[in-house]
Amino acid sequence: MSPQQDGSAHVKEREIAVEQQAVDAAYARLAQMREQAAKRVRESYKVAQGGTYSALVDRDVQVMEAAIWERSLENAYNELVFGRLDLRPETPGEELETYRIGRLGVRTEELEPLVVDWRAPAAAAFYQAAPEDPQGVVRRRVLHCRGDKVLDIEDDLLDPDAAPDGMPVVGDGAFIAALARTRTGHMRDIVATIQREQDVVIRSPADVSVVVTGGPGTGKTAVALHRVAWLMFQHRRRFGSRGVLVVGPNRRFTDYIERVLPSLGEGGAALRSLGDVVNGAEATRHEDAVRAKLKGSPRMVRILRKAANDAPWGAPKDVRLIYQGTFFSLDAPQLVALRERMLRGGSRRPNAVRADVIRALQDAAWNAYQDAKRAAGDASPYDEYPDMLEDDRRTFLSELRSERPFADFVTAWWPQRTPLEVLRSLGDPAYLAEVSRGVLSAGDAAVLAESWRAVGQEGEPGAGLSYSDVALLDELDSLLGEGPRTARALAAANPYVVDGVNLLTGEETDDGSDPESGGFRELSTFGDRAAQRGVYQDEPDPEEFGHIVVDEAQDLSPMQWRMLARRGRHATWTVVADAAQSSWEDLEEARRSMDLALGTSRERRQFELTTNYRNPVEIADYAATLLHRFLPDAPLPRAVRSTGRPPEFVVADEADLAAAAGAAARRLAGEVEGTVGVIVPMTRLGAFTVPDVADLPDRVQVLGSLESKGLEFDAVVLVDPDKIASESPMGPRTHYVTATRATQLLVTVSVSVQDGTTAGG
Ligand SMILES: Nc1ncnc2c1ncn2[C@@H]1O[C@H](COP(=O)(O)OP(=O)(O)OP(=O)(O)O)[C@@H](O)[C@H]1O
Repeated sequence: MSPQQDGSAHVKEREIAVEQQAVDAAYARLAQMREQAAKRVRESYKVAQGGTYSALVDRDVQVMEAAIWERSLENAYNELVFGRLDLRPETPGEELETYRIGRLGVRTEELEPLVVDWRAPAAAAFYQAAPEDPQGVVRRRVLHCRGDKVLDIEDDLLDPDAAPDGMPVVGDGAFIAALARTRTGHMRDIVATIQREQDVVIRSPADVSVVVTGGPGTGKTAVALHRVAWLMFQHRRRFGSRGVLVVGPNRRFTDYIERVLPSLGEGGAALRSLGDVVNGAEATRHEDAVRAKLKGSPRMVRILRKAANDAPWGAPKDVRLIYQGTFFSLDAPQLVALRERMLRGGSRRPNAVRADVIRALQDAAWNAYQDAKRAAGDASPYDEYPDMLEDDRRTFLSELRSERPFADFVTAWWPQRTPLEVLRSLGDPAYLAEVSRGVLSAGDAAVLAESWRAVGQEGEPGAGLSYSDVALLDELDSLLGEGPRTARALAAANPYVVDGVNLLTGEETDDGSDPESGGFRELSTFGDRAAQRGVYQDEPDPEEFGHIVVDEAQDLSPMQWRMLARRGRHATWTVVADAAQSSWEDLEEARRSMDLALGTSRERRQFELTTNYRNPVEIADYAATLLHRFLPDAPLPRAVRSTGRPPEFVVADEADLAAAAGAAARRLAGEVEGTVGVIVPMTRLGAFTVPDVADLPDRVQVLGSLESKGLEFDAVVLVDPDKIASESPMGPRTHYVTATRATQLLVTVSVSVQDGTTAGG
């Protein structure tokens, strides 16, 4: 008997039992490994009893490594094994070689492999083998498990000629079933079903940057995250500890994808939205299209540079002083020249050179004082007694430093400024008009000033920052440079300082320490704290990363690209984008900005993903009609599932819009098991409440059109699609994005126009 597709329940049950045995053995071994790991963590704490610096560092490293290992064993617990490869034997006539593939490598105590880690080279064939290129694989089997139970299996016979007689081949579309499964509101990993074109991207060499394009639902995000897991596994030293930054468009999106990397055993990458990439800043709102375009433009650099380098608005332009009865002054042209000299070359930063500036001002004041005395005919005796010159000068300078008018002038004319202070100062319309002359029109300047005037008006100084503002703050941070760091800031950067106490020296580094404790409060280091949390998320980000992932990259403004470029000067990149989904108007400018960020020193590889795993054909076909309105020849990814349910189009009066959306959401929630997204135009978002669904807070989410980027729901209610398409120049593209969010059902609710019809969904 030759191998054959065998659908009989009996054969399938028997094969599931075989797999269950292997899975049980793997779990038994995993339990042992977890025990050993817990013991290792306990033992690591015993290192460094001596309390010397190097012993403490050793301990820190060991505790951290042991804890990370323990955590990854825990993460692997769910669906540890998901695949099997039967390979051609090396010597013809011998038995097939069999490997199980899983989330983690598991070996017996004798080091026999029970499970091969999916990222190991030996597992590559699981994803890459195809009938036209079997790579030694005779049969590939996908195990569909829940926890440690095997529920289903699906086989692919890749090399029938090499299959032994009677080899069972079972399956009835577990992959397609996996695509149709209920969405929970959090993205899941796809480790068991990564497809060949995706795997090629994931396993691209670590030294190349990859740019992945493809339509909605082609797995761009999934692929980028699996690439991170692969890089961190293959190059743990280089990328393991906070070496990778993953950036998504907004916080809703980062919340959506945050579980994928931990489920793959990698909790150590920094996951940030464009609104919180910058340490200490947090965006709370999106800009409208007009402001987003202005604030994202590279023209902003000129304005910000001028604001950073010029004296603050309203600062005195000259200063008049008196010393020992002699009046003297530093006049405006002199001060302008001094400022230019101090910042010469463009590479010197105002905060960084402030100490030099104060010295230069003192010298200038001394010279002005001398000139004033000479002008008053008060001949100095220095030609006769040159030693007096230095003495007098010293006395002059020390008294000048404590002179109130001089100190006030320095503080006003060249203050140490934070990026936020400078940004907020641009909220003064007259000042912004001044610094943006020749760059912005008066009207545009007024629009921007108004938005910055609102920053910090309610609550914290940084309250009300937009996603676009965060990139500007970062630009200002780099333009202003860093001033001398305070002891407190230095302490904050030192991992051995806990609650103001340096654990190595016992020194108290700030007044936040606990007087009761008398020195060492607790012997806990960075490693301990990271181990307790299992992740490092609360530590400040490093200044630069070894690898940066940019998701939804088509939406990045040039200013946002500059912000990321500063964090990846020596990095490799994974950039995923779909130009058709872009809300940034000037695609050519965005591409140039990306090129600048990625640099030319690394090889760059381009990939196109072509299969839509999210939408059923019914929704994909409808979305295609929207896409072809603005890009008639754009290629479309191939959808692989069908639900038999085309989108529904509902029309409602303006007054009944929310009620109609609520009714649709309620109905869809009854039809699908998972999530329902109610997507509304950004301009309606603030005031829009959906009746009828308050009792389903975990399942029904209301969100703005731009916020829906990258997300997906089992069912979607698209509210007022005409408005979504018309509320910004890139509205038709946003409309297309919103129409591609559903994995099963889509209902559009349009506003009826006067004759009772609508422009259509
Ligand atoms: N190989 C695969 N096996 C199973 N599911 C997959 C596979 N590839 C992608 N998916 C699923 O398809 C859906 C879409 O994937 P993803 O969000 O990564 O697409 P995308 O290209 O980033 O989409 P968009 O451009 O719309 O944001 C997700 O639910 C993902 O888990």
